Amino acid sequence: MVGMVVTTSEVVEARELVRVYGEGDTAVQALRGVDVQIEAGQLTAVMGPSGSGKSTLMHILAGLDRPTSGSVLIDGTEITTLGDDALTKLRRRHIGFIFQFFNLLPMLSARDNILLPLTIAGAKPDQQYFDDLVQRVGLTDRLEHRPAELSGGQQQRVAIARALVSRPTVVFADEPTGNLDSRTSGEILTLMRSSVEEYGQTLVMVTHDARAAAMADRVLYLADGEIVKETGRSSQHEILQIIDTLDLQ
Ligand SMILES: Nc1ncnc2c1ncn2[C@@H]1O[C@H](COP(=O)(O)OP(=O)(O)OP(=O)(O)O)[C@@H](O)[C@H]1O
Repeated sequence: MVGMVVTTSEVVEARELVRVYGEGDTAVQALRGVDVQIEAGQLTAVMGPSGSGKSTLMHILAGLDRPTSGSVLIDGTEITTLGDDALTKLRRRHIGFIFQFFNLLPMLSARDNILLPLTIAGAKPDQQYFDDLVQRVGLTDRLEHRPAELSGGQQQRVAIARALVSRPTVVFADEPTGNLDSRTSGEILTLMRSSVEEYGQTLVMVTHDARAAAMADRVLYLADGEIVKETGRSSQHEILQIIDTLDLQ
């Protein structure tokens, strides 16, 4: 934050996002003019039926894909017009990403996977924070294991620690529990919520899981490339009703 004047608590702001895949008769409008503002220190869940544009939105907000038109500001910087190098640098500093299929490097230990964002950036870990983080995600005695020697839940814990290790401005998670059983999903969701509570982490998560939505501060509902509804801290009951009406399951 040194040298920066922060005038708003919005760390991500997207305006009029349009994403068209393909051309001509086969073109698909995955996003049709989406406006989103993400507040610092909040857990925002993004829900919606299959094909509604959730992954497309996450990838564009995280700078992993570019919109056909529209703008994305991360911590006040417009990222859609940045060149590849500048975008990569900004992503390293400001963005963490958690994938459904973990995306760990198989030849690296859990420790080296977690430290990878810092290693690439040539930065040193804050040892105290690293130790605390590893303890929170329950990996203290698994650090020297490779991904193949870890359970799915443990692998996702490594991925969460990797996303948090550089203390990014915002972490995006694309169905982080989509490949885990119900009990492990619950543990992972609790962990993600605690990163918001304990570290003030800003987190945006695509999910089909009503439990995830119930622990979010805010839920955005996408349908056919548009945000059709937004709720605040709702009860589980209300969320389940909304899921029913959107025919999600
Ligand atoms: N690379 C691509 N090329 C062409 N069309 C694509 C591509 N990626 C996504 N789409 C289309 O864009 C639309 C939105 O896809 P997206 O993956 O963002 O939806 P989603 O809500 O994340 O779906 P799911 O819940 O099934 O993961 C869909 O109609 C999809 O078929």
